[in-house]
Amino acid sequence: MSTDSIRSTGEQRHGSDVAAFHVSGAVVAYDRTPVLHGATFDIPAGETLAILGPNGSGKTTLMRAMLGLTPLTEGTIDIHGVPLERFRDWGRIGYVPQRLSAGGGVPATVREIVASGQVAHRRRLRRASRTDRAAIEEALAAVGLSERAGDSVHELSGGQQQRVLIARTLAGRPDTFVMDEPMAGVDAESQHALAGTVSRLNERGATVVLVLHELGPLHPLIQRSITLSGGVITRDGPPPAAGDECLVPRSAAVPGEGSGIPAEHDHVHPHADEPPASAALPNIEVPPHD
Ligand SMILES: Nc1ncnc2c1ncn2[C@@H]1O[C@H](COP(=O)(O)OP(=O)(O)OP(=O)(O)O)[C@@H](O)[C@H]1O
Repeated sequence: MSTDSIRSTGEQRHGSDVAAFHVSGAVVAYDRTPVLHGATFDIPAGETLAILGPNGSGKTTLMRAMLGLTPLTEGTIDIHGVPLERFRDWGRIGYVPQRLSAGGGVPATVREIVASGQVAHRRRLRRASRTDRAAIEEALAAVGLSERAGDSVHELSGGQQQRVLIARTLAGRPDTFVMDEPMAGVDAESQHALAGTVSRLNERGATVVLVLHELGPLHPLIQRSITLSGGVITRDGPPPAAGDECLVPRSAAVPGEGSGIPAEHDHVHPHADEPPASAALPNIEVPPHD
């Protein structure tokens, strides 16, 4: 698999002190009811991080807030050192939504959907350049769908459609990826294809933020995880053991164990002892098979 289509600035970013995301006191409320209660953390450029937590814990809300898709009630977010309100370099950010919405009822081919990932940074009415076309083919190859490029997306399985969404994002050549549950409802072959893609992105220095219910084949690639419970960050550190992704008690955190990340990086937030009632039991979703 190739991910040559991402920008090759990873080495510079690895040396940079500017966080890909700086989140400070982020509160989000729907109808005046807070569902995210003051999240504070940095995601260094080049890190592969999972946002974990049970259903309704605020993962998607946090991710959408980080992209400016959901407004903050309080707090601030900087993207690559620029306050979100002033951030304009959206070509650097690749967002992979949970489900295929592009294409809708329109009979679009896999290649057309992937090419649509370049619309944001292509000048109006300009045809695709040779570089653009190469990036599309590389993105298709990266997710293992070159052979299906001319097929309608509606002929693909759910897992393959998820790979189309990732290829669409790759084609835009971002260096920062935010993926909303890319493994949900995805067959085993596609899960491993996605893990291979994330691994390459990681090697090339991209920042990858994944909202996940379970780590699955991504476990060895995740450098750090943030666990939410009832809108509160209850754990921030090395990824939990497989199967413990939605568990939030302090005992679930084993500083530094087997992660290659120093123990001091692992810290449980002060509210961990008193999660809201909604977080009492983990609710682990079993994704449907294709
Ligand atoms: N647009 C909305 N209006 C009102 N409440 C919302 C809205 N979106 C989410 N919520 C509520 O905010 C809380 C957090 O939801 P969110 O979708 O962020 O959680 P999640 O951890 O991503 O859940 P899941 O794993 O089920 O996708 C939930 O109580 C949810 O019902």
